[in-house]
Amino acid sequence: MERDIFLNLSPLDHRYYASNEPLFNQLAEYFSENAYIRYELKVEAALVRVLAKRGLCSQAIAAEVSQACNEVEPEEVYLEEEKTKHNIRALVNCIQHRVSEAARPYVHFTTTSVDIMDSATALRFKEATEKVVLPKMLELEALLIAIARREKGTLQVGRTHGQHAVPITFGFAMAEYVSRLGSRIECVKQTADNLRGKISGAVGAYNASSLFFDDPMEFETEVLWELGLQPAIYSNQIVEPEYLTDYIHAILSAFGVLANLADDIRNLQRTEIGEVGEVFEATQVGSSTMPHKRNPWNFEHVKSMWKEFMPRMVTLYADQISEHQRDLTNSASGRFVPEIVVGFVAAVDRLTRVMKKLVVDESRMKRNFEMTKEMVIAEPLYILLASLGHPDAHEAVRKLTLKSQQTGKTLRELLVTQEELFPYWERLTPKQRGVLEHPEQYRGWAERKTEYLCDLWEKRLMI
Ligand SMILES: O=C(O)C[C@H](Nc1ncnc2c1ncn2[C@@H]1O[C@H](COP(=O)(O)O)[C@@H](O)[C@H]1O)C(=O)O
Repeated sequence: MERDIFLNLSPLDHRYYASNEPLFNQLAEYFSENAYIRYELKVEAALVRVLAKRGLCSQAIAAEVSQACNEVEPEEVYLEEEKTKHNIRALVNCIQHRVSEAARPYVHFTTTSVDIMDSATALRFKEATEKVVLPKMLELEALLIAIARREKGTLQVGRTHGQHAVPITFGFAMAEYVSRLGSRIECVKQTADNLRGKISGAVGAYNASSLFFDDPMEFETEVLWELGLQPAIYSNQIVEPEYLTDYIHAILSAFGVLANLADDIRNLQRTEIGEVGEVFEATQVGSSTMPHKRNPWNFEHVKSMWKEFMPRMVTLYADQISEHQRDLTNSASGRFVPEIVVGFVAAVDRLTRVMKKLVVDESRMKRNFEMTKEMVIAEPLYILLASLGHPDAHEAVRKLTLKSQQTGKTLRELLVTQEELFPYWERLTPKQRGVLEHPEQYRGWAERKTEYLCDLWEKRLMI
């Protein structure tokens, strides 16, 4: 008898699944409920292999149990759990049903359920990170580096509080995200590498395994080594939860960087700004009622996904608490944690796809820059006047900006007609005057810092 386990409840397994089926299929190899059972079976197999190495059972028994672990299907376990009402006992029963009487005692020998579950959890997150999460993050990082380099000299007005500040380049604006995403890639890698397992028994004191081994901690290390894992420094019935808390924090803080980038790009697509655009396909519709609309919906989607998954960090913090040597109040909540990583990878994938097709309107950037009529030289002008000894340069320039607004004349035009200020103008070096005459040159080290950041992250991440 088969159960219908596909209820189509989550947009992740239908709507967003459809956005990139191969990627979601790949993620399911680590994060589906079936995958969890397959990972648990891997841990059970590693356990019996080490029991044989240690001479507790024969190699033939280890081979028999390992073979059974390869063959058990998740569906069998679900059906068995309907009887046992205990998920790991169901798994153990399914393995035992497939082996000889002589082999049965060595299935799950000396371990508690969570030895198997927490080790499987560490393994699935670690492998998924190595095989999918990091490659996807690195693909986006490489794309951002390429955009930053390509646009390193594209003039853009810097904006603070939504108001024109001083010039930068669009490449420099993108380099911010090269750096922030780069640091999150490192953090995801470090925290994934540090996910750990346990084979320390029901309360973590090796009560059962120490009946058979003089060095139960070494036994634990050997079993986990078979899986490429390290033991938790401390465990009771469960692995110290902080390893996973740190990993999910790394994922969600990276998600925050994506959301910030998506938000910036979305804002630059406002009708009044119009500096970048999401490519629209010939058949694509912007709005169901306003045919002219070309909405930045993919960027809005990324922010929306972040809003859904970011607060789930709170669940991880709540899951830090388990009574005495453990309770089960982190069990059901912990089963949803993989969704966070799936949602994150889906957002990385979408952002990569739309950023690849980002259209940059250089002339619109220049026009927007010119809107404030060279007002951006107010800062260098006041600093240069101050450097030449003007006693109240900030106030003098502030008044000049008011006059500029009233008369429509540029600051530079006004400056040379001011008796009080003209002598300072004459003392400026050609380079300093050049910046005041060509405000677009007042972009400091925007280009060089862009190059510096791209080089730095390329080298650190070996892209
Ligand atoms: O090795 C052991 O089993 C030790 C035992 N603790 C348990 N350890 C692991 N799983 C246990 C435990 N207790 C229950 N269950 C089973 O957990 C499942 C909980 O289901 P859900 O809430 O959906 O996550 C659900 O299948 C439960 O049956 C103890 O008494 O300390």
